[in-house]
Amino acid sequence: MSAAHKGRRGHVGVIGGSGGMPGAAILAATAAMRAGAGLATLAPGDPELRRALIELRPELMLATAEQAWKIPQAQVLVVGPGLVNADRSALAELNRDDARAMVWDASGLEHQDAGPAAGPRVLTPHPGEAARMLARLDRAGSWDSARVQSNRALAATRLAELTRAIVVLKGAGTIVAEADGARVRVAICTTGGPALATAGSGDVLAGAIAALLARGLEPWAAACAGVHVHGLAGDRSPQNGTLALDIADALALALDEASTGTAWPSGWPTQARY
Ligand SMILES: NC(=O)C1=CN([C@@H]2O[C@H](COP(=O)(O)OP(=O)(O)OC[C@H]3O[C@@H](n4cnc5c(N)ncnc54)[C@H](O)[C@@H]3O)[C@@H](O)[C@H]2O)[C@@H](O)CC1
Ligand SMILES: Nc1ncnc2c1ncn2[C@@H]1O[C@H](COP(=O)(O)OP(=O)(O)O)[C@@H](O)[C@H]1O
Repeated sequence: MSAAHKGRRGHVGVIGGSGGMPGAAILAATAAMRAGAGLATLAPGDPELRRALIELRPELMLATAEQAWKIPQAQVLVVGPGLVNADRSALAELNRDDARAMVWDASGLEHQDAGPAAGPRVLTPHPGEAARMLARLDRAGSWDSARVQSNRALAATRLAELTRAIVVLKGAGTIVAEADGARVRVAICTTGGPALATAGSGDVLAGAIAALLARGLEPWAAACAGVHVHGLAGDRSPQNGTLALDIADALALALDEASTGTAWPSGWPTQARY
């Protein structure tokens, strides 16, 4: 009989969900649990978040005010979904000093500087966010979202080079890039489609990748597998009218389907360490 219990399936913390966007953090944390994390804790946020959480997702936990910017009990953090009025210095310290694996998304990306950071980082920009990051960090080029979209692999690789993080450039044919010294790796996702084009879908992706990190996948594998399974969840959902929470809920079966081995693109991981 399997000896699995929640404490062995990884614990994801989510820093975000402030200023009128509690849903973004709830989506990321829900996705983390649907992708198999045993526990998920949210930053305490505001009363709005607390109310929404109790009504919608009683299985999620809230950090105390003292734990807010660190959530020390989590093994992996998602930083950014619905994060407004961020404490700049707390985020800089988190990135610089905290060796835990993290997924940085949405407004959290505005606080990412040139790397390396203290631990493994997966960044998940959409083309607009990637363009803003590149415009800020790449002295050698001038970037906007049109240039990112017409040079997607180059943009993702350049951002990976500058930040020393794994970069997931979202959009149709999501690109995963890593540029660590001489080693450059690029993968293009073959799953996903217009069903994913719904508010909060990116928050779900961030939570899914974090769960796979928390369950023991290496950062490159977690990023590729997370993108793949998120796309598969979209492919198995109605192509019209799907909500981000539906995609999060569909992750559980998508993960089962993918981990049978038949649906993984070759060269991608076939097993997570549970
Ligand atoms: N229910 C919620 O609480 C939700 C909260 N959200 C949060 O809202 C915040 C703002 O995120 P947004 O992404 O909406 O705002 P942004 O201002 O980052 O993105 C919007 C702009 O970015 C560009 N862009 C976005 N996707 C693009 C694409 N595929 N191709 C080219 N350009 C593109 C466009 O210029 C667009 O006007 C984030 O913190 C996010 O987590 C959203 O995820 C939506 C749902
Ligand atoms: N046409 C599409 N084909 C494939 N994936 C898509 C498509 N449209 C959107 N997506 C995916 O949906 C997600 C949208 O994320 P994002 O732009 O951050 O939105 P949000 O901020 O609302 O969460 C990304 O994972 C992106 O790759």
